Amino acid sequence: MTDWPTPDDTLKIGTRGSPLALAQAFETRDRLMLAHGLPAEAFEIVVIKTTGDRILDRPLNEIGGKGLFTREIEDALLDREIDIAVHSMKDMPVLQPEGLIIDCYLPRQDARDAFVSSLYGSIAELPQGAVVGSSSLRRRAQLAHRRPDLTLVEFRGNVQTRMKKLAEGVAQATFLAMAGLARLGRLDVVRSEIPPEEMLPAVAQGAIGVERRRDDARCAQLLAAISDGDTRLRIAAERAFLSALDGSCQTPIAGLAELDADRLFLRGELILPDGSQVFAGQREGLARDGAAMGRDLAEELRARAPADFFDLIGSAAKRGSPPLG
Ligand SMILES: NCc1[nH]cc(CCC(=O)O)c1CC(=O)O
Repeated sequence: MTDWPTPDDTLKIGTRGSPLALAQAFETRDRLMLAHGLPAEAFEIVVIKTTGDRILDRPLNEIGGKGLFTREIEDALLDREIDIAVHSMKDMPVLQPEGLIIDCYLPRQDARDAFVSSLYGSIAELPQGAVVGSSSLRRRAQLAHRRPDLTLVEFRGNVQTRMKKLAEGVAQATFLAMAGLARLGRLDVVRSEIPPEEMLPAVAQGAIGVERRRDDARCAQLLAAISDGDTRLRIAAERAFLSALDGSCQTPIAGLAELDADRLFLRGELILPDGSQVFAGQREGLARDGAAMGRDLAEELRARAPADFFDLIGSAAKRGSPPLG
């Protein structure tokens, strides 16, 4: 038992207000309650509206790029309005602001992408020329590489909106992260899980990180009890890979680390935005060397990719593809 938090002096959990963000915040609270024998009343969920939530009518990259969904939450942490913040690690910039740290990860969910369609069971079943909806630069590039015959259309919004668009025939299929669907209790929409060999997931997909002030010893101790070591090792390798290539989440980059006892297997991929080329590689080694493996793999792929790869990404993003996914 700890003497904090209490119903009179609560631990404030900051989060965005989307259904998925709220589910993640409640999962974090439930794990803290269970680990420390605390009542729900000792916690408060504080919903914070971010720039990304506020501006709905412009391409996300036009209004600020990195940190669009996190800046206000991190400011609230630094201003002591909240004690911890819960994030989808996939959407987090690779560097945290001075004074903040993410060193607590909940057990990772399924990292794969889901194939969602009422007509077809998998990518392979899509007929020539079928229309597929996705706004994720990575998924669009990977699909264009595998199936140049398909037509891609922009697709945004929550699960419900996307299912409605599918029902209206705007597209015949779309993709969503298995993890988000699992956490929302919407695995019913999944037609098939896409094997990583077919569509390597985004770095950190399916992982939830908990951020706190670096000097906050009380929160450090509370969070240590719920932190998942395997997830932490996998995310360290994947984010080191991403960070050595590009700090933003606006790039067609994919990466997945998997553990087998103390061995770590890392796969990484750069995809040209039009799908014309993929640069893929892997590393294997001791799990504790994951970050070095990530950097090493990044250097290999950087050397193999065309010199203007990162310029190509920049122009693809400016044409209006939003960064998430
Ligand atoms: N791109 C937005 C986003 N950020 C995190 C998830 C899903 C959950 C996760 O990866 O942890 C999603 C939705 C999706 O890609 O389907």
